[in-house]
Amino acid sequence: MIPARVKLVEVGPRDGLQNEPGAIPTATKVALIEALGTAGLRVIEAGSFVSPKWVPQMADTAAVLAALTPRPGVSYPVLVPNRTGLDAALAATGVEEIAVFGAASESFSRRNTNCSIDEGLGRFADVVARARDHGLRVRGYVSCVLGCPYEGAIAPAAVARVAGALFDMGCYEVSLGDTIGTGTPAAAQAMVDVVAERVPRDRLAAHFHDTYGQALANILAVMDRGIAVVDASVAGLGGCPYAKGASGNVATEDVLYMLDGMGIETGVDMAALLRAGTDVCRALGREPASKAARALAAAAT
Ligand SMILES: CC(C)(COP(=O)([O-])OP(=O)([O-])OC[C@H]1O[C@@H](n2cnc3c(N)ncnc32)[C@H](O)[C@@H]1OP(=O)([O-])[O-])[C@@H](O)C(=O)NCCC(=O)NCCSC(=O)C[C@@](C)(O)CC(=O)[O-]
Repeated sequence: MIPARVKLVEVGPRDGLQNEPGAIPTATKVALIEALGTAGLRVIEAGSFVSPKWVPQMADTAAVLAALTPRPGVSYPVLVPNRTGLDAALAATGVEEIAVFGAASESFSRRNTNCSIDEGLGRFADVVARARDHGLRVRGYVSCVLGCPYEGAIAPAAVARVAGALFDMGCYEVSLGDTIGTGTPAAAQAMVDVVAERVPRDRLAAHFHDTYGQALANILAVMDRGIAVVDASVAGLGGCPYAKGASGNVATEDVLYMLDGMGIETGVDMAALLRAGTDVCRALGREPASKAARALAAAAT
């Protein structure tokens, strides 16, 4: 049954910007995060404490957090791959939530984090336990749940194994990443049904990229399987540095347009979201990838 309310997790300031080639000023990132908070988003991924040699764009995450005026009731999670990242997150201003990120594909795990799936899970067990000891909430990601750029098809059982391990070690929610956007609705439903044998559906999130134009269809398909948390990136910003050709996450505006049209509550205001997207796109010198944003802008002129 389609849920009456969906939690939108905004990943634009992290997933959306991490792949940008030119250095984006810290102030631009802060303005984006604050504009997204104004739009009513209650979870806004603010950056990542990963190696700056691997992902230089996120090197100023501590500065972003220090400059941010946090809104009450808004969570600003940051990605953490290991103990070094956790120490940096704990030393930063105001971190209350982190996210660890594994993969269902061995090759992607090695390209993204320089370790095998199981080595990664071993690191995360330590990171999650320490983070929780410090009172942090921890979210988990699984990449390549519907296909891998290096291995092709991925078995749903492999996704369930990693998602289950993350859930068992204390992740309150596990986000299922169609990193390269190759999934289609029936495959997405079948994958969720298998994963749901290990992790309750109300602890799963959909994190779908729109590379093949399937993201909205896939989101609706998994909502029908009880998923009520959807990750999205304002203006459809993004890609993945370790998944060549991957386009951005599904655009938050496109998801919101669909959910608003279906009368599904999100607490997010379209006009304010459009402003956030327009402003960051202007700063980056590009058009929003969101079809809804473009159409609404055209209709307003
Ligand atoms: C995991 C590592 C660090 C392993 O990288 P490594 O090179 O194996 O790490 P290492 O432990 O051997 O350390 C090497 C150097 O990195 C430093 N280092 C080590 N860790 C850190 C840290 N946390 N922060 C800052 N510095 C760090 C460490 O101090 C050392 O510095 P040196 O002595 O050479 O000067 C690296 O592979 C990495 O940072 N990977 C992150 C890649 C990434 O951020 N990818 C994008 C996010 S995932 C994603 O987008 C998918 C998702 C979540 O959106 C879902 C989906 O769509 O599928």
